[in-house]
Amino acid sequence: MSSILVFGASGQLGQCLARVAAERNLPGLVLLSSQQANILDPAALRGVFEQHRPQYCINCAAYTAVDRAEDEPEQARRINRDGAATLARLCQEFGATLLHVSTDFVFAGAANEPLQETDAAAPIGAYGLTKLEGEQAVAALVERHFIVRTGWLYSEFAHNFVKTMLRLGRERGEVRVVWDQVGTPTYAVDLAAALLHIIDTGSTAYGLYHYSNEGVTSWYDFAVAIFELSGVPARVVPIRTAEFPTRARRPAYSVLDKSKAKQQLGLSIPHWRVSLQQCLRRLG
Ligand SMILES: NC(=O)C1=CN([C@@H]2O[C@H](COP(=O)(O)OP(=O)(O)OC[C@H]3O[C@@H](n4cnc5c(N)ncnc54)[C@H](OP(=O)(O)O)[C@@H]3O)[C@@H](O)[C@H]2O)C=CC1
Ligand SMILES: Cc1cn([C@H]2C[C@H](O)[C@@H](COP(=O)(O)OP(=O)(O)O[C@H]3O[C@@H](C)C(=O)[C@@H](O)[C@H]3O)O2)c(=O)[nH]c1=O
Repeated sequence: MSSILVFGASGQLGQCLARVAAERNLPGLVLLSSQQANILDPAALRGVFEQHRPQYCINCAAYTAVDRAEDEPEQARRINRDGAATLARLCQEFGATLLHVSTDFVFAGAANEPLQETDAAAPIGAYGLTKLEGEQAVAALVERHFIVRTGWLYSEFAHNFVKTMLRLGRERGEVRVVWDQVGTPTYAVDLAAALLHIIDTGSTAYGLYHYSNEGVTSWYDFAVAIFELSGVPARVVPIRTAEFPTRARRPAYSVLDKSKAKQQLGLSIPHWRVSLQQCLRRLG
């Protein structure tokens, strides 16, 4: 496999990429934490490109604190837009292909059928807005790019909804979870495998793609499945979003249509319950 740089490698998706690559004995993956490669430092990044001369870069670096982004949108913008732009410029200059990860939160949530890549984005929060700006920068600055929008990422690594539910369920025996936000969870290990598949197949079908697991659910039903499949005896109380006030608004509906990724990239995508079961087994 070619030389691949992973930025933001100590985050959730970065750790999943490392795991999948190790399991498959894939050589050539260079994992760079924010300390090793700060995407806000163009001079240092240039040094990284000169040292490694990558064929591919995967951008997992992001500002992902959805609520906090409302209070510090400029910091979110620096990382999600300006950092992505710096990476994109360097990829263009060094002839590398950029795989950039984005989010279902670029959508407003008013749709009632699965969202396609051609549907209009209209973010309702600072995180989603700065991620959309990042997508636009990548698309404008590097010809060879794959922008992969995903949603509701979880895994055995870092912070995520599955781990939060298991902790709260064990501590309290009861959780209250919104049932009026609908989407599809994505096992970050599946997304990591999909990104490596794009590289492995040498695809040149550049552009924007949607990727989540298959199926549709609400956060409430997801929580119910987490406890059912893990055997943790916790009760889940369905509540409305209005009963769970948060700093940022979230889209009420953000189901992604994956037809394009399946057709053009040849991806086969597991159902969210199957992948959840796999993650819970690994969590033990
Ligand atoms: N988590 C989710 O539910 C979803 C995530 N996404 C997208 O998927 C991608 C991966 O998300 P995920 O792995 O969950 O996020 P994490 O928050 O787990 O990881 C993000 C990583 O980015 C790093 N980072 C932050 N700032 C910089 C910087 N200036 N330079 C280099 N690295 C930096 C962080 O490093 P450090 O910790 O050292 O600051 C962290 O390791 C992101 O683009 C995100 O927007 C999309 C949909 C859902
Ligand atoms: C912890 C908790 C959350 N919730 C709700 C709040 C929210 O609407 C939903 C999910 O909450 P979280 O804070 O775990 O996740 P959140 O930060 O909203 O997750 C988002 O992260 C960003 C990075 C993305 O890109 C999105 O795709 C999405 O995954 O569940 C409850 O109803 N009860 C609870 O006890």
